[in-house]
Amino acid sequence: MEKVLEMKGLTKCYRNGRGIFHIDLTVYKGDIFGLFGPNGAGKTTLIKAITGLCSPDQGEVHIFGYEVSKQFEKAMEKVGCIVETGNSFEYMTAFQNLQMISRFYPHISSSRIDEVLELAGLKEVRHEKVKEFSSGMKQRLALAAALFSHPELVILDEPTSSMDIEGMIDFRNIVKKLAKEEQVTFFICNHSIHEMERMCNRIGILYDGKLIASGLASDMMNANESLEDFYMAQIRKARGMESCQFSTSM
Ligand SMILES: Nc1ncnc2c1ncn2[C@@H]1O[C@H](COP(=O)(O)OP(=O)(O)OP(=O)(O)O)[C@@H](O)[C@H]1O
Repeated sequence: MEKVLEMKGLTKCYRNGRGIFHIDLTVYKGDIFGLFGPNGAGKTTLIKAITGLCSPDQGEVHIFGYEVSKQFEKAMEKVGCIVETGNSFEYMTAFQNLQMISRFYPHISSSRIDEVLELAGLKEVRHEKVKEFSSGMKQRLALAAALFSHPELVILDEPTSSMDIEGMIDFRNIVKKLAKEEQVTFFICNHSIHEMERMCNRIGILYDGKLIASGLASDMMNANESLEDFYMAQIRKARGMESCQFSTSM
Protein backbone atom coordinates (compact mmCIF):
# COMPACT_ATOMS: atom_id res chain seq x y z
CA MET A 1 0.00 0.00 0.00
CA GLU A 2 1.36 3.38 -1.00
CA LYS A 3 1.75 5.85 1.87
CA VAL A 4 0.24 9.22 1.04
CA LEU A 5 0.25 11.00 4.38
CA GLU A 6 2.47 10.07 7.29
CA MET A 7 2.82 11.69 10.71
CA LYS A 8 5.58 10.72 13.09
CA GLY A 9 5.60 11.97 16.68
CA LEU A 10 3.65 15.06 15.66
CA THR A 11 3.34 17.48 18.57
CA LYS A 12 2.02 21.03 18.77
CA CYS A 13 1.58 22.41 22.27
CA TYR A 14 0.03 25.87 22.70
CA ARG A 15 1.10 28.11 25.57
CA ASN A 16 -1.94 26.98 27.56
CA GLY A 17 -0.67 23.38 27.44
CA ARG A 18 -3.33 22.24 24.96
CA GLY A 19 -2.73 20.92 21.47
CA ILE A 20 -1.76 17.58 19.96
CA PHE A 21 0.84 15.17 21.29
CA HIS A 22 3.01 12.44 19.70
CA ILE A 23 0.69 11.59 16.83
CA ASP A 24 1.83 8.64 14.69
CA LEU A 25 -0.52 8.01 11.81
CA THR A 26 -0.37 6.76 8.23
CA VAL A 27 -2.96 7.25 5.50
CA TYR A 28 -2.71 5.12 2.34
CA LYS A 29 -3.59 5.79 -1.27
CA GLY A 30 -7.34 5.60 -1.91
CA ASP A 31 -8.20 5.72 1.81
CA ILE A 32 -11.11 7.76 3.06
CA PHE A 33 -9.74 8.48 6.51
CA GLY A 34 -12.14 9.91 9.10
CA LEU A 35 -10.83 11.67 12.19
CA PHE A 36 -13.22 12.02 15.13
CA GLY A 37 -12.96 13.49 18.56
CA PRO A 38 -14.86 15.64 21.03
CA ASN A 39 -14.81 19.45 20.79
CA GLY A 40 -11.35 20.72 21.57
CA ALA A 41 -9.67 17.31 21.01
CA GLY A 42 -7.19 18.84 18.56
CA LYS A 43 -8.60 17.94 15.13
CA THR A 44 -8.17 21.41 13.59
CA THR A 45 -4.73 21.74 15.18
CA LEU A 46 -3.73 18.43 13.59
CA ILE A 47 -5.00 19.55 10.18
CA LYS A 48 -3.16 22.87 10.54
CA ALA A 49 0.05 21.04 11.41
CA ILE A 50 -0.37 18.70 8.43
CA THR A 51 -0.95 21.54 5.99
CA GLY A 52 1.83 23.77 7.31
CA LEU A 53 -0.58 26.39 8.73
CA CYS A 54 1.08 25.95 12.09
CA SER A 55 4.54 24.65 12.71
CA PRO A 56 4.80 21.62 14.97
CA ASP A 57 7.03 21.68 18.04
CA GLN A 58 8.18 18.15 17.36
CA GLY A 59 7.70 15.43 14.82
CA GLU A 60 7.33 15.23 11.07
CA VAL A 61 4.65 15.20 8.43
CA HIS A 62 5.34 13.57 5.07
CA ILE A 63 2.99 13.98 2.12
CA PHE A 64 3.78 11.87 -0.94
CA GLY A 65 7.17 11.30 0.67
CA TYR A 66 8.03 15.01 0.99
CA GLU A 67 8.52 16.50 4.44
CA VAL A 68 6.08 19.40 4.81
CA SER A 69 8.39 21.60 6.90
CA LYS A 70 11.30 21.23 4.47
CA GLN A 71 9.72 20.74 1.04
CA PHE A 72 6.42 22.52 1.48
CA GLU A 73 5.67 23.29 -2.17
CA LYS A 74 6.49 19.79 -3.37
CA ALA A 75 4.50 18.24 -0.51
CA MET A 76 1.42 20.38 -1.21
CA GLU A 77 1.56 20.17 -4.99
CA LYS A 78 -1.16 17.52 -5.22
CA VAL A 79 -3.15 18.51 -2.12
CA GLY A 80 -6.52 20.22 -1.95
CA CYS A 81 -7.82 21.38 1.42
CA ILE A 82 -10.42 23.20 3.43
CA VAL A 83 -9.20 24.25 6.87
CA GLU A 84 -11.76 25.74 9.26
CA THR A 85 -14.13 27.69 7.01
CA GLY A 86 -13.10 27.73 3.38
CA ASN A 87 -12.51 31.36 2.49
CA SER A 88 -14.09 32.97 -0.54
CA PHE A 89 -14.49 36.49 -1.90
CA GLU A 90 -17.99 37.51 -0.86
CA TYR A 91 -18.51 40.20 -3.51
CA MET A 92 -17.63 37.88 -6.36
CA THR A 93 -19.75 35.16 -7.88
CA ALA A 94 -19.02 31.47 -7.37
CA PHE A 95 -17.67 31.34 -10.92
CA GLN A 96 -15.39 34.37 -10.38
CA ASN A 97 -14.07 32.86 -7.15
CA LEU A 98 -13.02 29.75 -9.02
CA GLN A 99 -11.58 31.87 -11.82
CA MET A 100 -9.29 33.44 -9.19
CA ILE A 101 -8.15 29.99 -8.12
CA SER A 102 -7.67 28.86 -11.72
CA ARG A 103 -4.99 31.55 -12.16
CA PHE A 104 -2.71 29.50 -9.89
CA TYR A 105 -3.10 26.55 -12.25
CA PRO A 106 -2.46 27.81 -15.79
CA HIS A 107 -2.02 24.24 -17.01
CA ILE A 108 -5.63 23.35 -16.09
CA SER A 109 -8.33 24.16 -18.64
CA SER A 110 -10.91 26.76 -17.59
CA SER A 111 -13.62 24.18 -18.35
CA ARG A 112 -12.65 22.65 -14.98
CA ILE A 113 -14.49 25.59 -13.32
CA ASP A 114 -17.85 24.40 -14.65
CA GLU A 115 -16.91 20.82 -13.91
CA VAL A 116 -16.30 21.42 -10.19
CA LEU A 117 -19.30 23.75 -9.90
CA GLU A 118 -21.46 20.96 -11.26
CA LEU A 119 -19.77 18.40 -9.00
CA ALA A 120 -20.51 20.56 -5.95
CA GLY A 121 -24.11 21.21 -7.03
CA LEU A 122 -23.64 24.94 -7.67
CA LYS A 123 -24.16 25.07 -11.41
CA GLU A 124 -27.50 26.88 -11.18
CA VAL A 125 -26.15 29.61 -8.91
CA ARG A 126 -22.68 29.98 -10.42
CA HIS A 127 -23.26 33.63 -11.38
CA GLU A 128 -24.65 34.68 -8.00
CA LYS A 129 -22.54 36.57 -5.50
CA VAL A 130 -21.19 34.53 -2.62
CA LYS A 131 -22.46 37.08 -0.07
CA GLU A 132 -25.95 35.88 -0.97
CA PHE A 133 -25.04 32.23 -0.38
CA SER A 134 -26.16 30.21 2.64
CA SER A 135 -23.38 28.69 4.77
CA GLY A 136 -24.05 25.27 3.19
CA MET A 137 -23.62 26.78 -0.28
CA LYS A 138 -20.35 28.36 0.85
CA GLN A 139 -19.18 24.93 1.96
CA ARG A 140 -20.09 23.53 -1.44
CA LEU A 141 -18.00 26.30 -3.03
CA ALA A 142 -15.09 25.50 -0.71
CA LEU A 143 -15.33 21.87 -1.81
CA ALA A 144 -15.36 22.92 -5.48
CA ALA A 145 -12.25 25.02 -4.84
CA ALA A 146 -10.50 22.17 -3.01
CA LEU A 147 -11.15 19.81 -5.93
CA PHE A 148 -10.26 22.28 -8.69
CA SER A 149 -6.65 21.21 -9.22
CA HIS A 150 -7.41 17.46 -9.48
CA PRO A 151 -5.72 16.85 -6.10
CA GLU A 152 -4.56 13.37 -5.18
CA LEU A 153 -4.94 14.07 -1.44
CA VAL A 154 -7.89 16.09 -0.12
CA ILE A 155 -7.85 17.33 3.48
CA LEU A 156 -11.16 18.60 4.81
CA ASP A 157 -12.01 20.07 8.21
CA GLU A 158 -15.75 19.80 8.93
CA PRO A 159 -16.69 20.01 5.24
CA THR A 160 -20.42 19.38 5.70
CA SER A 161 -21.22 21.03 9.03
CA SER A 162 -23.71 23.45 7.41
CA MET A 163 -24.91 21.29 4.53
CA ASP A 164 -28.45 20.00 4.23
CA ILE A 165 -29.15 16.28 3.91
CA GLU A 166 -28.95 16.36 0.13
CA GLY A 167 -25.66 18.25 0.35
CA MET A 168 -24.24 15.60 2.67
CA ILE A 169 -25.36 12.78 0.39
CA ASP A 170 -23.89 14.56 -2.64
CA PHE A 171 -20.67 15.10 -0.69
CA ARG A 172 -20.48 11.43 0.31
CA ASN A 173 -21.07 10.31 -3.26
CA ILE A 174 -18.39 12.66 -4.62
CA VAL A 175 -15.85 11.44 -2.07
CA LYS A 176 -16.59 7.75 -2.65
CA LYS A 177 -16.55 8.16 -6.43
CA LEU A 178 -13.21 10.02 -6.45
CA ALA A 179 -11.64 7.53 -4.04
CA LYS A 180 -12.85 4.52 -6.02
CA GLU A 181 -12.44 5.70 -9.60
CA GLU A 182 -9.45 8.02 -9.32
CA GLN A 183 -7.74 6.70 -6.17
CA VAL A 184 -7.99 10.13 -4.56
CA THR A 185 -7.13 9.92 -0.85
CA PHE A 186 -9.26 11.81 1.69
CA PHE A 187 -8.48 12.93 5.24
CA ILE A 188 -11.68 14.27 6.79
CA CYS A 189 -12.63 15.61 10.22
CA ASN A 190 -16.32 15.48 10.85
CA HIS A 191 -18.61 15.34 13.88
CA SER A 192 -21.25 13.28 12.09
CA ILE A 193 -20.26 9.73 12.94
CA HIS A 194 -23.21 8.28 11.00
CA GLU A 195 -22.13 10.05 7.84
CA MET A 196 -18.54 8.91 8.30
CA GLU A 197 -19.62 5.34 9.01
CA ARG A 198 -21.09 5.22 5.50
CA MET A 199 -18.04 6.73 3.90
CA CYS A 200 -14.71 6.04 5.63
CA ASN A 201 -12.66 2.85 5.38
CA ARG A 202 -10.15 3.95 8.03
CA ILE A 203 -10.80 5.83 11.26
CA GLY A 204 -8.82 7.68 13.91
CA ILE A 205 -10.07 8.93 17.27
CA LEU A 206 -8.44 11.92 18.88
CA TYR A 207 -9.00 12.65 22.56
CA ASP A 208 -7.35 15.41 24.52
CA GLY A 209 -4.68 15.82 21.85
CA LYS A 210 -3.82 12.12 21.71
CA LEU A 211 -4.68 9.52 19.09
CA ILE A 212 -6.42 6.91 21.23
CA ALA A 213 -7.49 4.58 18.40
CA SER A 214 -6.89 4.12 14.71
CA GLY A 215 -7.53 1.37 12.22
CA LEU A 216 -9.93 -0.07 9.69
CA ALA A 217 -13.55 0.97 10.16
CA SER A 218 -14.64 -2.60 9.31
CA ASP A 219 -12.59 -4.02 12.23
CA MET A 220 -14.03 -1.42 14.60
CA MET A 221 -17.57 -2.16 13.48
CA ASN A 222 -17.10 -5.96 13.60
CA ALA A 223 -16.17 -5.76 17.25
CA ASN A 224 -19.04 -3.38 18.06
CA GLU A 225 -22.66 -2.74 17.11
CA SER A 226 -21.69 0.44 15.29
CA LEU A 227 -18.91 2.95 14.90
CA GLU A 228 -20.72 5.12 17.42
CA ASP A 229 -20.52 2.32 20.01
CA PHE A 230 -16.82 1.85 19.30
CA TYR A 231 -16.22 5.59 19.54
CA MET A 232 -18.09 5.94 22.83
CA ALA A 233 -16.28 2.91 24.30
CA GLN A 234 -12.90 4.47 23.42
CA ILE A 235 -13.88 7.85 24.84
CA ARG A 236 -15.16 6.28 28.09
CA LYS A 237 -11.93 4.27 28.38
CA ALA A 238 -9.82 7.42 27.87
CA ARG A 239 -11.91 9.33 30.44
CA GLY A 240 -11.59 6.43 32.88
CA MET A 241 -7.82 6.40 32.49
CA GLU A 242 -7.78 10.15 33.05
CA SER A 243 -9.72 9.87 36.29
CA CYS A 244 -7.43 7.01 37.42
CA GLN A 245 -4.39 9.17 36.73
CA PHE A 246 -6.10 12.00 38.61
CA SER A 247 -6.87 9.89 41.66
CA THR A 248 -3.36 8.35 41.80
CA SER A 249 -1.77 11.79 41.58
CA MET A 250 -3.91 13.11 44.47
N1 LIG B 1 -4.28 29.37 18.96
C1 LIG B 1 -4.53 28.70 20.06
N2 LIG B 1 -3.97 29.05 21.24
C2 LIG B 1 -4.20 28.35 22.36
N3 LIG B 1 -4.99 27.25 22.42
C3 LIG B 1 -5.57 26.85 21.29
C4 LIG B 1 -5.38 27.55 20.04
N4 LIG B 1 -6.08 26.89 19.09
C5 LIG B 1 -6.69 25.85 19.70
N5 LIG B 1 -6.38 25.82 21.01
C6 LIG B 1 -6.80 24.82 22.01
O1 LIG B 1 -6.29 23.56 21.57
C7 LIG B 1 -7.26 22.54 21.77
C8 LIG B 1 -7.56 21.89 20.42
O2 LIG B 1 -8.27 22.81 19.60
P1 LIG B 1 -8.79 22.43 18.16
O3 LIG B 1 -9.45 23.62 17.57
O4 LIG B 1 -7.68 21.82 17.41
O5 LIG B 1 -9.87 21.30 18.51
P2 LIG B 1 -10.96 20.59 17.60
O6 LIG B 1 -10.87 19.14 17.91
O7 LIG B 1 -10.82 21.00 16.20
O8 LIG B 1 -12.30 21.18 18.22
P3 LIG B 1 -13.77 21.35 17.58
O9 LIG B 1 -14.31 19.98 17.38
O10 LIG B 1 -14.50 22.07 18.67
O11 LIG B 1 -13.64 22.15 16.34
C9 LIG B 1 -8.47 23.21 22.41
O12 LIG B 1 -8.41 22.98 23.79
C10 LIG B 1 -8.32 24.68 22.09
O13 LIG B 1 -8.84 25.46 23.11
